[in-house]
Amino acid sequence: MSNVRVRVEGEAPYDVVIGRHLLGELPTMLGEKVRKVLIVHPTSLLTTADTVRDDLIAQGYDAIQAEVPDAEESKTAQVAAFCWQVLGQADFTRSDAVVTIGGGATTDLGGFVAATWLRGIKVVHIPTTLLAMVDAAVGGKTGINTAEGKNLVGAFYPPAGVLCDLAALETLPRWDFVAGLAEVIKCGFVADERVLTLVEEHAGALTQGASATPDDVLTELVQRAVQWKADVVARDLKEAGDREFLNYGHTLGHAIELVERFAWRHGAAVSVGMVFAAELARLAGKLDDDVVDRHRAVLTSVGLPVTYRGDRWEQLLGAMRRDKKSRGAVLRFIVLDDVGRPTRLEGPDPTLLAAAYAEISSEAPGSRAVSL
Ligand SMILES: NC(=O)c1ccc[n+]([C@@H]2O[C@H](COP(=O)([O-])OP(=O)(O)OC[C@H]3O[C@@H](n4cnc5c(N)ncnc54)[C@H](O)[C@@H]3O)[C@@H](O)[C@H]2O)c1
Ligand SMILES: O=C(O)C(=O)C[C@@H](O)[C@H](O)[C@H](O)COP(=O)(O)O
Ligand SMILES: [Zn+2]
Repeated sequence: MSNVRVRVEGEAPYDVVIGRHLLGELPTMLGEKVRKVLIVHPTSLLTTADTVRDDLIAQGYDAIQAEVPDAEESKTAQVAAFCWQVLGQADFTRSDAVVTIGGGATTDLGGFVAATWLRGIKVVHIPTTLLAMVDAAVGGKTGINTAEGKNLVGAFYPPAGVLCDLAALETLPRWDFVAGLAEVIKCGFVADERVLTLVEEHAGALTQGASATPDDVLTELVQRAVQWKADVVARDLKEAGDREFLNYGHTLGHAIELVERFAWRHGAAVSVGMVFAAELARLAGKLDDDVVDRHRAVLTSVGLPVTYRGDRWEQLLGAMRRDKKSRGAVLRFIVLDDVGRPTRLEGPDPTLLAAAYAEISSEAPGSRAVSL
């Protein structure tokens, strides 16, 4: 299949390229002035990072690497400070750049480092998980966690380009691929029903990972999710309006991640969060039973969790109060009136919230979601 290019409009438009053998695009995205490049990557992407570094050096760049911890362990102030130290010691100036190679944790961290070094140097993302391709690397949200919650420190900082090489997904553990499907399915429920239909038709293959999934199906899913996100962030980069809809399932999802001390993958937590939001909408008289059932059916069909332990409500509620959509003491949720019709639910009655939690509570704490 030929490569696909999605343009993200805005103050500084950029391309998201989806396909294979994309390394040749990197110098164009970096631009003519860049001389030094810091490649930020976790250990699991060392071989890829070495290849990219050698390629950049062969083309005359001064390329160095910063190896960071795996997954959420990298999204800390300490790891950001380590990257700033590397940039400082290598005399990076405003005409130099960061390249991230990894999943959403790496693109969030590396994007934040680029946003803050000298108040902003260029960054190009090379996402290597499904989740990072369809969501994290696109749109310019960057950030790190604090002890109090997810992504509480960060910046809106769009990249100069994004290279989604689908070949990277062939080494991705199956459960990480499945976790990424949660954000794909989010796109289906909030904006693009064709995505839901595609997942429903190919659930068996998708559950087995990228190699088992037909190339045209994988490409269409990534392209549709990226296109939706590109359209939204082009009109609302800083989340003053419609961008909040990209946060569907995240109010409870982020709270679960915190309560689980980041042992759950983001996608798994968002999966449960979407079922919670669907139940909330149903209990508020907004959403029909069949759409709620469809949430459980499609998420379960690819192996994503739809329940969470029933004995953590107070902790979850505390974490949800720090959600960025909250305004003062008022909790705000993204819910659906129907597939493709997102809306907001502001300050729902506490009994409604508790009832929605009861609907997603599992009897046995933990359950298979933990293995994600
Ligand atoms: N900025 C945004 O808009 C946005 C959107 C969605 C999610 N996020 C963030 O993204 C993060 C989750 O991202 P994720 O699901 O990609 O997780 P992740 O970055 O933690 O990566 C998951 C695992 O896959 C490994 N890995 C990555 N690519 C690989 C490959 N090709 N082969 C083998 N192993 C590979 C990683 O080392 C890690 O162990 C969360 O922190 C979430 O908050 C941000
Ligand atoms: O891009 C956005 O906007 C999103 O909300 C996408 C989410 O999938 C993503 O997890 C994002 O990082 C959540 O942001 P936050 O503002 O809730 O921390
Ligand atoms: Zn997310």
